[in-house]
Amino acid sequence: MAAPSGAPATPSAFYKMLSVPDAVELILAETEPLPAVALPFQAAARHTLAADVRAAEPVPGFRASIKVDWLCDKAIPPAAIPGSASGQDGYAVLSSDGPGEYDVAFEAFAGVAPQTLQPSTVAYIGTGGPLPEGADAVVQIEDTEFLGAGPDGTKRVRIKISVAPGYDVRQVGSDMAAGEVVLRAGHHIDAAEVGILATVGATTVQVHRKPHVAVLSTGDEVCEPDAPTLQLGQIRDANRAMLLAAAAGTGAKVTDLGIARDTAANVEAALDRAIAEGADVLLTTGGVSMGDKDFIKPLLERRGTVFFGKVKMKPGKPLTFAKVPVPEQNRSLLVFGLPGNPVSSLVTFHLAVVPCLRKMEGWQEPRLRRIHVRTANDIKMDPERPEYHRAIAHWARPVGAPEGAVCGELVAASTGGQISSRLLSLRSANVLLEIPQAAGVLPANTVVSALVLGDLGAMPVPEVPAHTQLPA
Ligand SMILES: Nc1nc2c(c(=O)[nH]1)N[C@H]1C(S)=C(S)[C@@H](COP(=O)(O)OP(=O)(O)OC[C@H]3O[C@@H](n4cnc5c(N)ncnc54)[C@H](O)[C@@H]3O)O[C@H]1N2
Ligand code: MOO
Repeated sequence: MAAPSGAPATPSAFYKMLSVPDAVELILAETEPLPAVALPFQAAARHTLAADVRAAEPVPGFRASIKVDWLCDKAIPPAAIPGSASGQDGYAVLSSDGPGEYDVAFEAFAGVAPQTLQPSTVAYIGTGGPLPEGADAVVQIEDTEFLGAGPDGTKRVRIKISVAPGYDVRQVGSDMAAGEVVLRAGHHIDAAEVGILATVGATTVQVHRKPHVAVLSTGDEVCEPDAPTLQLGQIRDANRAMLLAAAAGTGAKVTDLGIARDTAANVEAALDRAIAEGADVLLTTGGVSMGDKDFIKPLLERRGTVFFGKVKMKPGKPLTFAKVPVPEQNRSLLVFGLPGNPVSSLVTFHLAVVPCLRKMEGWQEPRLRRIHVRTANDIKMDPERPEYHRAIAHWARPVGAPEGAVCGELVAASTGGQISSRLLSLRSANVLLEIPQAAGVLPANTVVSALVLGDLGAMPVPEVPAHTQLPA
C-alpha cells in the first residue's frame, strides 16, 4: 500500500522506465524453457512437445475402402485429385473388368483377414474393409444393382460404372507415411494432436514441464473475499483469486500464498515459501509503488537482481521483474511484482507474465499475437504513457459496405471507463488496443493494433453467414 508518510522514497523512484516491448524482450531473455518430462499421451494434452513424433508404421497399414468426394470426373486417377473421404460400402473390383454382371465371391469387412479376388468376380466390401488381393478399386453400392442369388446361393450384382485403378481406395501410407514426422518439437498438443498420437501408437511423449506459479497478495487493507463486512479502507482481495485463475488457465500448476501483511518480514517469508514449494514463478500484487510500505522492490534488490521496476504503460507502470537465485536447488525463481490495482495486475499478467509462461512451457513464439482492429468508439489518449485499452473485438461488416457484401473486419468496442481499479473494464475483453502516447482523442473508425487475450474463437456474434459467394 502506498502510504504518503513523507518517508524516503523506495529505490523505485530511480528505475529507468522501459517500453513494454523492451520489457518483454528482457523477460524472454531471462526465461528458459523448462526441462522435458515423459507423459502418457492423454495427460500430454495442452502441453508442448519437446521432441519430434514419427509414425513408426504406415497409416493406413492396408489398402482400405473409402468414399472419396472426387472433385471432378470419376475416370481421373484418384491419386491426382485431392478429395475428402468418408467410409464406403460397395464392391471391390478389378477395374479392368469394367461394367457388367458378376458373382459376389466373398465379403470383406474391417477386421477380417482378406481373401484373394479372382478376375471377373467382385467382393462385397464394408466401410474401412481391407481391399482383397487381386482387386484394385471399389464401386459404391449406389452405382451397382443387386440381382439376387442363384440356385447355389451365389449372389450376383451388376456393376454399372467404369472406374479407374485405385478408385475409392485409401492406399497404404496415404494418411501418414512410415517414418514421417507427424508432430514436431514445439507443437502444442490439443485434441487433434492427441488423436494423432493415438493413431501412431505414441502412448508416451516428451513434453515440456508446465511452470509452477505461486501467487501472493500484499497489503494491510486486503481481506479475504468471504469477509462478511469491511471496515473503512478495507477491500476484498480480487487479485489473488484472479491471478490464480489466470495462471491455471495457461495450464500452470498454482500455489496460493495468501495475503502478506505490510511488513518486510511477512513479504520475505512468503518469498521463502514460494521457493520451498518449488515455484518457478512468483507473482506478487501491491506494494511495488513509491510508498514507505512498498516492500517488494527493496526485498528483491536484496535477494536477487531487479531487471526493471517501471514500464511506460497504462495501466501497470510500477511493474517489476526480478530473478532470485536458489543456489541450494541450483535454479532461480522469477518474480513479477505486479501493481496492486486489479486491472493493472491482470493487464500486466497478460503482457509480461503470459509470454514468460509460454516460453517456459516450450512455445516457439511466446509473444502475444498482434492483430489489427477498427475502433468503434472515440478513445481519449494519454500524453504520458501508451495505453493498453481493454476492448471486445468482433467480426463485422465495414462501415458503408453494401448489404450482403462479402467482406468483414474486426471491430473493437471499448469496455468503457479504463481506470485501473475498475475490473469491469476487463469483463469479456478479448483484446488490448495499443493506443499510442499522445494528446487528444483517437477518433472512432481508426485502425489500431491490438494484442489478443485468450480465445478469439469465443468472440461475440454477429458472425458472418456460413455460406458466402466467393469473389470471382
Ligand atoms: N507517488 C506515486 N504513487 C503511485 C504511483 C507513482 O508513480 N507515484 N503509481 C501509481 C500506479 S500507476 C499504480 S498502478 C499503483 C500501484 O501501487 P502498488 O502496486 O504499490 O499497490 P498498492 O498501493 O498496494 O495498491 C494499489 C490499489 O490497489 C488495491 N489493491 C491492492 N491489492 C489488491 C488486491 N489484492 N485486490 C484488490 N485490490 C487491491 C489497493 O487497495 C489500492 O487501491 O501505485 C500508484 N501510486
Ligand atoms: O499504472 Mo497504474 O496501473 O495507472 O494504475
